[in-house]
Amino acid sequence: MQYTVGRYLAERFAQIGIEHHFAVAGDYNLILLDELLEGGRTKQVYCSNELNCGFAAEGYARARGIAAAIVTFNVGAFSALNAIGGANAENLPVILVSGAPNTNDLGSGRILHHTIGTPDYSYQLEIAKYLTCAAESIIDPQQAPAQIDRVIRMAVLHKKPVYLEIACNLSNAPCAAPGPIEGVIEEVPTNHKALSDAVDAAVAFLKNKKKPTLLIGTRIRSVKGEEAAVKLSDSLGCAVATMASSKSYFPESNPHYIGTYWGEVSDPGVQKVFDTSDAMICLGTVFNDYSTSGWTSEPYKKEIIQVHPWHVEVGGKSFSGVHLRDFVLALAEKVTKNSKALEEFKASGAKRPEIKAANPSDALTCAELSRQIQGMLNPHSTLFLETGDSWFHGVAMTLPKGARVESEMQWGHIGWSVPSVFGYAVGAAPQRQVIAMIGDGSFQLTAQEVAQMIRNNLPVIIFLLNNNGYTIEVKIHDGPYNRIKNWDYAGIIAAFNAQDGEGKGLKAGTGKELEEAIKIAVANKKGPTLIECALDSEDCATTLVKWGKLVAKANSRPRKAD
Ligand SMILES: Cc1ncc(Cn2nnc(CCOP(=O)(O)OP(=O)(O)O)c2C)c(N)n1
Ligand SMILES: [Mg+2]
Repeated sequence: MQYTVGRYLAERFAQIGIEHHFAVAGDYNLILLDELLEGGRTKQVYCSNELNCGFAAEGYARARGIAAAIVTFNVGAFSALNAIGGANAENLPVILVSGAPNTNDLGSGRILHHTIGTPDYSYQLEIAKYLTCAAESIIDPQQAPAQIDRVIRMAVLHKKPVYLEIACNLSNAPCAAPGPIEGVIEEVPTNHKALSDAVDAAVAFLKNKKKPTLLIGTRIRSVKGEEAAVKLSDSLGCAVATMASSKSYFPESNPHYIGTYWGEVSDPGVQKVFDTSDAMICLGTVFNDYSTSGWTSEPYKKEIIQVHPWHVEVGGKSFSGVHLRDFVLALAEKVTKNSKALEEFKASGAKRPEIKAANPSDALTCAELSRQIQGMLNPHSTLFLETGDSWFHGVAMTLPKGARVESEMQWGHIGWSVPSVFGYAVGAAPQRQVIAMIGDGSFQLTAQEVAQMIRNNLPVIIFLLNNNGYTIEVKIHDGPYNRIKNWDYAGIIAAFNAQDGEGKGLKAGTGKELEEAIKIAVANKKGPTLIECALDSEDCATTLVKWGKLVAKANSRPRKAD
């Protein structure tokens, strides 16, 4: 078979597990879309706009490990690049492919549509370089295979997004056939000298320490470090906590798990154990203003062991070329048990507050909503938490073994969850039960992708928290800008269904109505069910109120005098 640039790309997509790629058509990418389709190796899934296309790919990458989005030049790509920034922030390898001007126009001085009206079309590639770990412009079909392989390799190795733009007259241009994918995706092995020195340094650091603890961060997921973390906790016997953003990255049913470490809004008893630990081992952690609750807990200022995806810092030394998983497993072989921190936590009797069932006919509250959602979680559930009060309710839930939580706390783009849930469900449903908690403000940014869930018969369950505005912002700093136009959120589903959709839009104003709605939602296997939950605008998590004050204080620090 004669390969073309587009078919080469299709083959590589299939070889790295991209069974579905996401797309929005544009005249710069139509031939490319044809080539990807004719290759027959990867299915094309369409989105309502390019921002949602980028986030759908990000969601697919959460389910399948890698993803691709195909957009048109400038007007498509610049929307998608916001989602690519999010994929970068969340360590998700998404391949963004943009159609681009015909090679005959390069250097011609001609002005093209979908540009800012200058004859220099290179600015998109330059901007993409800032948001990705590799970016290539294909203007010669002979170079295309090497360029495509290079960006794929970078995405796989670094677990970060990459960018390709393909001149619109080259997508069906002949090029070489693809060689074995192994040569593209083979991992770089850990350096054994660096590994053994790093482990020795860690063992020396832990010697005579009184209360070692283990903190799990988001970056262990992209380097498949979760099982190794469980092994290390078994060997150490110490207390283990996740961060708000890494909830579910360590099994909450594990006997060493004590809850969420989130500065002053940590789970009961957790902050004391971790802030008094003299030997925190931090696996893949990211300490930012949100995850430290406005810099109210700064563990990195103490002597700790920081284990990043590809390097370790311990005892004042930095060891590069050490894979997180290899280091954690090697350390697990050498540590001695020290369960002091865990015993101290157990002795405190601290635990997450139990949510009591409300009177079924009472007005629905966030607490009752959380209680009922927690009650439906099972080992196959994936719960998406959108930026907002949803974070705080979701993080406070206790998960059954196997249940997963997806959030976007580093990038924090409201509206991310609707398209990301769509992409995740394309990659994981019906094996995974996909549930989302989404605030009304966030939903208004990207609601269209519910129509794509209907189009693809995806059984997603959306809890729409209608509290009449931007509550998380209200708790940080209030003003008229936090009020929004109310929608008939449940009613929208009928509009998205048009004649043949299987989506369902339900309203719940009491605990009883919510119970009934959940039964209907769980039974609806042919499409999404949105349950619009009527909540009082003052009803929110107490942790959000506290966290909001701390973040507001951090935001309003006065400028340091010269
Ligand atoms: C793209 C983007 N634009 C603005 C913001 C700032 N922001 N963060 N959270 C919000 C409000 C979220 O409101 P909701 O989704 O209704 O959430 P809750 O009311 O807190 O449940 C805003 C406006 C943001 N995080 N992302
Ligand atoms: Mg809201």
